[in-house]
Amino acid sequence: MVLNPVISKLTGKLVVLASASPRRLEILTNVGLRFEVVPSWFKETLDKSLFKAPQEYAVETAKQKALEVAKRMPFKHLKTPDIVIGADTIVTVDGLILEKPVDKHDAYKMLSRLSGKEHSVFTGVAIVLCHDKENEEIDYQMIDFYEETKVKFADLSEDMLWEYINSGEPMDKAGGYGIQALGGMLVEYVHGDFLNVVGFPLNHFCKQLDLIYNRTPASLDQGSAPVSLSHDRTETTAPHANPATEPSHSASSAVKQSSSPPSPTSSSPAASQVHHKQSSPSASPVHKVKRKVSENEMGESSWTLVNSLSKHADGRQAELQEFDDSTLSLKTNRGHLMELNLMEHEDSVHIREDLLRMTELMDGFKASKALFTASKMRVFDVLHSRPGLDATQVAHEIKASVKGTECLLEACVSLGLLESKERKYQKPMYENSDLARRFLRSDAPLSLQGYIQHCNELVWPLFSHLESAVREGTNQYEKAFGRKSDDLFQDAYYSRHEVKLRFMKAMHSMAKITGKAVATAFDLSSFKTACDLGGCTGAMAYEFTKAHPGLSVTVFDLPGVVDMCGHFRPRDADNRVSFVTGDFFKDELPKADLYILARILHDWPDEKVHTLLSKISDACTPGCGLLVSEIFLDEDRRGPCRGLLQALSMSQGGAVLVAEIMLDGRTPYAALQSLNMLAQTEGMERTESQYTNLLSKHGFGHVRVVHTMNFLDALIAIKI
Ligand SMILES: C[S@@+](CC[C@H](N)C(=O)[O-])C[C@H]1O[C@@H](n2cnc3c(N)ncnc32)[C@H](O)[C@@H]1O
Repeated sequence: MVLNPVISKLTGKLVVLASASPRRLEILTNVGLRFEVVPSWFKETLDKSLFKAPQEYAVETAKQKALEVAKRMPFKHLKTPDIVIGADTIVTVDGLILEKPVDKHDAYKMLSRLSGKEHSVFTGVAIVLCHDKENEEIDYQMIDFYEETKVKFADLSEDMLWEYINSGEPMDKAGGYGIQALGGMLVEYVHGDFLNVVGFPLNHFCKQLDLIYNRTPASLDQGSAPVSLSHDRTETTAPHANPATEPSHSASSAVKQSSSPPSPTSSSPAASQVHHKQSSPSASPVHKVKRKVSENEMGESSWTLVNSLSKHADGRQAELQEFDDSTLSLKTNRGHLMELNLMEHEDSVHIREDLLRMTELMDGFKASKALFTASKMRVFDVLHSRPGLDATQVAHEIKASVKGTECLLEACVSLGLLESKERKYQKPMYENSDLARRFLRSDAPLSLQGYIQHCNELVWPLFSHLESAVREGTNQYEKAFGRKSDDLFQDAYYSRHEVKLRFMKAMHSMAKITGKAVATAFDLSSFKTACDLGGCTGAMAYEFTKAHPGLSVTVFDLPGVVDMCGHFRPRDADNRVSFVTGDFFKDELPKADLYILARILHDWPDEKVHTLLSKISDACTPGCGLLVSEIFLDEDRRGPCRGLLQALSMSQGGAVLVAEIMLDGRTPYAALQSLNMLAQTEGMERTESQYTNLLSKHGFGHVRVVHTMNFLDALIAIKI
């Protein structure tokens, strides 16, 4: 199977995905398929007990979803699709079918059933091919198949289960978990197609397309007998099948006589061929169009335009008459004929895209500030405890004006932080989006609240003096806060109690997100004692002891910080973590086999880094380790750039999610972080080789680097 030709066979066809699942949408978009999404109205209420095997239930549900859309579109959308794709994913364990949990309790029951066991994930897929017939009837041909993947869950503790359930992720997912995000952390192994577990068996789908389009062109001709392919070879031949039109692939060529029960919308066993008489007087404009060009010959945006004009035909704005690769003819709703020059159209679309990018850059600060403000005013916490409030109610809760609250809530909706539900004659209701549930509630396990407030209260004022920072090459404390800061931590971060607490919360939230990835980056079994220099609240140290049962960690930090670390002690805190106060530039360092420097070196210019490294080197005997965790700039210093493939191959649950956001091409994140260090600390981000050079000057070698696919990377070096 050659992938591209398979997908490109669908070029120029109206392909419809009868599913609202964002995961299916992403999988199919990623392989370059162009399609419309028309979610099915089919209610998933088939009686499971009537099916001999769970996969038959998934396949039948997929078929009904796809057929419902295929039959609805000619009436409601005034166009007949060429292909409709339906899919249904279920999880089965102990003979039970698990679909989407209805509430947290249901999610708990499902996940505890899966804990420590292997289960099967089935996705049933239906491909409906629609053919207009001369007498305005439509033929529907049904191809269906399913894919099974085995997944084994680790033993899940109660804490882990509830932490996961409270993340909000299980609610819209079959079996109550999403393997592509946090749920990946629950999984011990996957046997079979990973994407099948995500929601769509892409490989099997492409093979079916290959069978349909590359091997049996006759089966697509109008009027040919319907074909139904099955995963299961044991099924028998339907009486209406025409073996001459079947694909040659024997494993898939058994024509299926549906063993599933008839459902209200099913015409099974003849479900695979449905004649539909169009009652609408006007046929879809897409069928009037003379398709003179293929999509490949036409610019992408022109193609989108053609599609959207077809789509809006029911709005009666304009009717597409004809197009070729340079001109498109339209008839407006008043009967006027119009011609559009597609080259000019392409140019104006490119200019618009560039302008959009520029607007994003120019307005980026407004988006950040809207996030900071909503977070500071506790909008996400309020909507977490009382989802579905309208703007007046939120205004009351956050003690703000209704007018201002309305603006803020709508801005958050446009940024994807909130969702709004329109209601007739009433104000819209608001609730947190998945993103807000995961990262913006203050009690979420991966809450970024602390870091967001740090950005708002400290980084924001400093950045308003960026020009001075660039001109002078110095931090901007005095200008932003009216105080000089000779010792940044003592004079700036820790000058006042609430400022210190805010800084510690920021470090804590980041360390909680990055800690596991850093702690598990290397095999540390040869080290028994570690010292986390500048270890702050101990969040990173707790991750190290969790990951390495034989390791004890001493957190070494300034006295004012250690005094307050009790606030951040986790409920299940490990007594292998202890705290020692001191100044790492002046005082003797605690003895250890391994020293950890997480986000420490970037705070300082080279001369201070040398002072600190030389103290560590003095404390180390040969064989001691030094683990540095920072964002490593690419060697060309444009930002960390790692392939998405690498990220996916790691498939370490939540890490993959972050990796996708950060690593899709070059991100400006690290370079911006360097500006941040300039305005805040006069430190800087460095490349791997810069760190390696600094370390080698103090007797550390045998360097190994791991890009963790999280915010921080890790490097370990050994004292020679
Ligand atoms: C950027 S924070 C990093 C915190 C932690 N390692 C992490 O990754 O979340 C820097 C830490 O270094 C500590 N620190 C700064 N100067 C120090 C010094 N002279 N001696 C000991 N700790 C210091 C700060 O108190 C703070 O906790």
